[in-house]
Amino acid sequence: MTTIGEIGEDALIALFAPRLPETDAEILGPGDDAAVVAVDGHLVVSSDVLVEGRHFRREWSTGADVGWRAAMQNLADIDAMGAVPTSLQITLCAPSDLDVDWVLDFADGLREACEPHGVGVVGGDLSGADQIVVSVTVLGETHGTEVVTRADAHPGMVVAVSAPLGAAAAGFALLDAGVDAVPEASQLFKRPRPIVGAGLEAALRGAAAMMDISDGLLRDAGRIARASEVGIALDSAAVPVHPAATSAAAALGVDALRFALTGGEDHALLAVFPSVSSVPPGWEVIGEATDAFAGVRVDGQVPDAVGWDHFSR
Ligand SMILES: Nc1ncnc2c1ncn2[C@@H]1O[C@H](COP(=O)(O)OP(=O)(O)OP(=O)(O)O)[C@@H](O)[C@H]1O
Ligand SMILES: Cc1ncc(C[n+]2csc(CCOP(=O)(O)O)c2C)c(N)n1
Ligand SMILES: [Mg+2]
Repeated sequence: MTTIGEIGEDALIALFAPRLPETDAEILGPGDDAAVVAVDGHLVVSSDVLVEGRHFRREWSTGADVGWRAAMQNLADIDAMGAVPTSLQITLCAPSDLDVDWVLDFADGLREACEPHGVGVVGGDLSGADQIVVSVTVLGETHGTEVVTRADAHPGMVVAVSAPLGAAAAGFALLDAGVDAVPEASQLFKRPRPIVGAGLEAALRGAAAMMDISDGLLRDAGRIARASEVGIALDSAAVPVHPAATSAAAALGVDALRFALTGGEDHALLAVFPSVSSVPPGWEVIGEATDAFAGVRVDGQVPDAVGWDHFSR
């Protein structure tokens, strides 16, 4: 093994940069003080960080898995605005004893996730650190539609999700318990597979409010409720539970619905539509926006757990 400390920063960039995905939007890519990216419509920008030990463990995830996830969760944030991602800036902080191959594998994961969507890495930064930290900034653009915020849901509208939930949380629970029972769930934790483009389709069909689910359906629904000043009433029986979450829950002897309600990290979309007829095919209606109360209720009750909070555990 060769460590990044042995080859140094410039040699690492020289190996890393050629493996990164490219985008047609790139006017000037890695190698200068800043990148230059062409933008149609409005520029839509978001950042997300992955911290070793908090978002991933090296014994569970390969460099490629971490690269995939870093890209996907950022693509999902732009999709959740009803916009189209074009490019990423990648900042990698790592200990000097990290294997160069981990970093090259990380680049390969970024490329695998980005290439199908025409998204490129246009630049970034490197630093030393005690553990691996990956910070991604994603740039996107609007394509002829207004962005869909969290703030425009109204009472009477319908609440829907773009895909079955709970697989990532179930995979995390399996890995954490050391139970190798449902490889599909563990894989979906390491490499979530949101459908990039579902958000633009929802926007084109008139979605009023939307976000990707990263911290758990209930916590994230609460964010739409707060931003839009509505209540959200969910029907637990209507929430689609991913089959891998159901299998993992059976293996672990826990409730699969809890993975779907509070798990997060699937990066499926939660959106509020004016009516059932505007909900895109493949989505599931799970409730409605109300004005009867603030916050989220499940089957009429205030839930006892809602999802992830970085600072309260
Ligand atoms: N350090 C910060 N400075 C300025 N704004 C911030 C900061 N951290 C978060 N925000 C803003 O707060 C909002 C919520 O941030 P958060 O990271 O929870 O985004 P998210 O999309 O809900 O979650 P995820 O990171 O899982 O995608 C975002 O609009 C974000 O830009
Ligand atoms: C090693 C390890 N421990 C715990 C978790 C669970 N976890 C971490 S962050 C998060 C919510 C989304 O965060 P963010 O909003 O920062 O994207 C969840 C559910 C994990 N993924 N890895
Ligand atoms: Mg988000």
